[in-house]
This record gives sequence, C-alpha cells and structure tokens, in this order.
Amino acid sequence: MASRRRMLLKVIILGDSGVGKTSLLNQYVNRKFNNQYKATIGADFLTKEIQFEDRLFTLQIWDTAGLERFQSLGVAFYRGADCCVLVYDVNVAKSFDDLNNWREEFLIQATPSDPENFPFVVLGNKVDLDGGNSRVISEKTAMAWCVSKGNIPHFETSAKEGFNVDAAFECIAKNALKNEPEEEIYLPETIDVVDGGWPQKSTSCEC
Ligand SMILES: Nc1nc2c(ncn2[C@@H]2O[C@H](COP(=O)(O)OP(=O)(O)OP(=O)(O)O)[C@@H](O)[C@H]2O)c(=O)[nH]1
Repeated sequence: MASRRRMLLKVIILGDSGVGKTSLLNQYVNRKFNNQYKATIGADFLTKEIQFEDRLFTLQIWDTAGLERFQSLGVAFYRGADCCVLVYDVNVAKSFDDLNNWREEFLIQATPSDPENFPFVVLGNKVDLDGGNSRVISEKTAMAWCVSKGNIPHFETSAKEGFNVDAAFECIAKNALKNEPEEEIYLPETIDVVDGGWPQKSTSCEC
C-alpha cells in the first residue's frame, strides 16, 4: 500500500456527560447523528484526513467519558494532545460551570510544556433544542469566560443539525497545528472524507 508523509495532530474532547461530545465527533467524521444516548466508557478515537496549504494532516480526535465513573480510564490519553476541546450544553448551566474544572484537570494530567499558551477551543452545543428557547447560557456569557482564559476560540454548535461543526473543527485543527513542532510521521494511505456542506457560522476564531 502506498504511503504519504503526513502529520498527526492529537485532539482531546472533554465535557460533562451528555453534552454531545460523541455526537459532534460522529457528525464531523461520519456525517451521522443518533438520537439515542450511549455513554462513552474511557476513551476512543476517530481520525479524519485534512489538508491545509497543500499539506496533509491526520486529525486523531479522542472522545472521552463525561460520566464520572468512567472518567479515570480516559485521563491516560490526555498526554501528547495538541489541542483540547471543551464542550458544554447551552441548555444546561452546570455543564458550562464545569468547564473550568475540565480545563484545569486537563492541564494537570496532560502536563503540556507551555500550559499558559496551550490551545483550547470551547463549543456550546445543542443550540437547536426547542428552537433555541431552552438556552440558559448566552453566547455573551460564554465568550466572556473564553476571553478571561486567554481568548479561547468559541463556537456554538448543533451536532444534530450539523450547525457550525465543520467550522469548529477547522479552528480546532489550526490550533492543534500551532502547537505541533515540525515533526512528521508516516501513516498508511487513507481515503479523505468528503465535505457535506453544512451551514457554518464562526462565532469567535482568530485562526
Ligand atoms: N438536540 C440535540 N441533541 C443532541 C445534540 N448533540 C447530542 N445530542 C443528544 O444528546 C445525547 C448525548 O449525546 P452524546 O454525544 O452521547 O454525549 P456525550 O457528551 O458524548 O456523553 P458521555 O459519553 O456520557 O460523555 C444523545 O441522546 C444525543 O443524541 C445536539 O446538538 N442537539
């Protein structure tokens, strides 16, 4: 089988149970959404091939457990991450309040070389619910928190409708790339996933 030079970028997705981490990943990589909830146990990853400026990259995206009893299995995978995605549900205040704990726990477990400047991206998911009427966390509130933590890029998303999912992951990939040293690895040839053309709206990304 032919092989091409491409860089591996490792991304970790964290957040409370049920906020939609698995669904966001499934929508981005497989263009699928499932209404049924199945708790993630430990951690698992999916990959997606992406291209920036004529260079190929493999995004290795780790989906972790939000349920407390399954979390300890996931922390072992935090190390070596190039970007960390923090997800909350715009309809659940606690999931937003918990972002700080997720961020701090990540920095403790992953021990990045430059914790002050480690790239995070925040996603406020499920904006489709009840036509937006059940929302309890405004975009303004979320963005204020992101600014206070060093201008973390922020997106509101719907894994169900595919809203902003591609734009968010594009920003995630660019941020992961900023953190990655100039080191390349060989990976087997894989088929690129074709874009489905979902509607996108960037809320805050200075990528
Ligand atoms: N309406 C709506 N429902 C969503 C959305 N994203 C996820 N869900 C639903 O929310 C439930 C939980 O989604 P998951 O993706 O499993 O959540 P998770 O964060 O991976 O949960 P854990 O594995 O427990 O950490 C499922 O029933 C999904 O169908 C969304 O954008 N909109």
